[in-house]
Amino acid sequence: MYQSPRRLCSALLQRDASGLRRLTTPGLRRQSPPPAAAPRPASPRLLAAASAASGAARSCSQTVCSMGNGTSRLYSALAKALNSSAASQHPEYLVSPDPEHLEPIDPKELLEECRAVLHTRPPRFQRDFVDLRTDCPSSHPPIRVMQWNILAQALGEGKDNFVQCPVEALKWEERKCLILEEILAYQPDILCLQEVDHYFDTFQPLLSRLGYQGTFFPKPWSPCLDVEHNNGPDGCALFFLQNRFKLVNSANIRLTAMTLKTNQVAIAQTLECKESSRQFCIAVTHLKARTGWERFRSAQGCDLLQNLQNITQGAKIPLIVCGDFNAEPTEEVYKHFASSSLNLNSAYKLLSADGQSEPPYTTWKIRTSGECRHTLDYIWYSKHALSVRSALDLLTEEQIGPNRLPSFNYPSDHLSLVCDFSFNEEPDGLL
Ligand SMILES: NC(=O)C1=CN([C@@H]2O[C@H](COP(=O)(O)OP(=O)(O)OC[C@H]3O[C@@H](n4cnc5c(N)ncnc54)[C@H](OP(=O)(O)O)[C@@H]3O)[C@@H](O)[C@H]2O)C=CC1
Ligand SMILES: [Mg+2]
Repeated sequence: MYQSPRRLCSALLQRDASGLRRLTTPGLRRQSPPPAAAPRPASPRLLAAASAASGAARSCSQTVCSMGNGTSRLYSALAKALNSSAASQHPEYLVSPDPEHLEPIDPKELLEECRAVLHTRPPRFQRDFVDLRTDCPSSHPPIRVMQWNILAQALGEGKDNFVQCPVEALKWEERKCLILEEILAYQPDILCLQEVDHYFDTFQPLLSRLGYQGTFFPKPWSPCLDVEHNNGPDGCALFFLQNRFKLVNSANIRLTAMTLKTNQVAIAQTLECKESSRQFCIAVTHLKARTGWERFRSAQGCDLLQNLQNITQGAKIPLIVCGDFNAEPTEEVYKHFASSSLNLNSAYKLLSADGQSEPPYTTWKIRTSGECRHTLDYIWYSKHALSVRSALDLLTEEQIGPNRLPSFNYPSDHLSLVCDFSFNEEPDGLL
């Protein structure tokens, strides 16, 4: 019987100089690299099984790659197929994993495999949970949500131009272990990911064996498809722990801007907590990137808000929206979310002294054009219906280092954001 990975580790409570209580999770920090002769498992059994389980998808993408431009055509057709309502509700039909590979995984065993693959890498960065608890205690366990743009493999290697990042740090076989290690370290109940271009061959098979139910919605014209040897389109993915939540409904949304269909997508799902029977909506999105597209992002944000109004029946159901908005807090799209009738607040503001300021950065990289340090990623939540009990601190400038991200230590140019939520005992009218 599968057990929630969270239950496998205990958390220690510490108080730092600022007076904030910090929760540290012992045993999850990779120790300094062991000597070269350190014992390693005979074979990475679980990681290898994930690849085997998605053999159909992988062999398909490999065959297609040798066809040059055909790659884009085939995956465009695939993306269109996924856009159709029947397919988008049942994307699993694209792969039929061997039932043997759906056996539950012990998260500790997978973590050990990841660490063995990463044994030459520098130690994991230490990040602490900051306790933000308000006075209202909850009898139910919190809902831990992770927001993370994990960096599409094809974009990282082929398009992003991270000029200070060594190419070896971008190798998928190791980078995927850093990503999995981050997920296993924080054990979210819900995972909201952007730039996922290894859903079918890595995340879906592995995370399903860890007890998650996943949904993937690729971008209609993913820029990954322009990269040689790509692994398919990138898109948003949403995973939730099946032992904690029941799926009530799910919508794959292609965002519009001024009535035009765009290349950006969102997934919105209504979940019911099995412990409390409370329902809430969780959404993930990745808005249009780059300067010059501010009005476009604003229009996409309005479209997403309108969709979420409908799904939450005019804010009757509490809402959590995770995303790489590609917008600083000064942008219009941010202001739309902050002032929406959905009554949303941005969770990471609560880490600031006055609770009013976003963190100084959620992404930090060096491109040919120079250094890019921005706050673009957010976790919005219904401020009357939900409370943020804790939030994972960001990496410091010193931890990030002079070459910025991604790096041998950290697999993406965006930091993961992780929050623990609980429901407030509020009447519906205050949502
Ligand atoms: N075949 C066709 O007919 C069409 C093809 N396309 C393809 O889609 C692409 C555009 O797609 P769209 O979704 O609008 O892309 P976006 O502009 O939203 O960006 C795509 C990715 O590029 C990253 N990015 C942001 N800034 C830079 C930068 N300065 N240099 C390199 N990468 C960056 C973003 O990462 P982050 O979010 O982390 O910043 C994002 O994941 C086109 O380049 C084309 O390849 C698009 C339309 C039609
Ligand atoms: Mg990116």
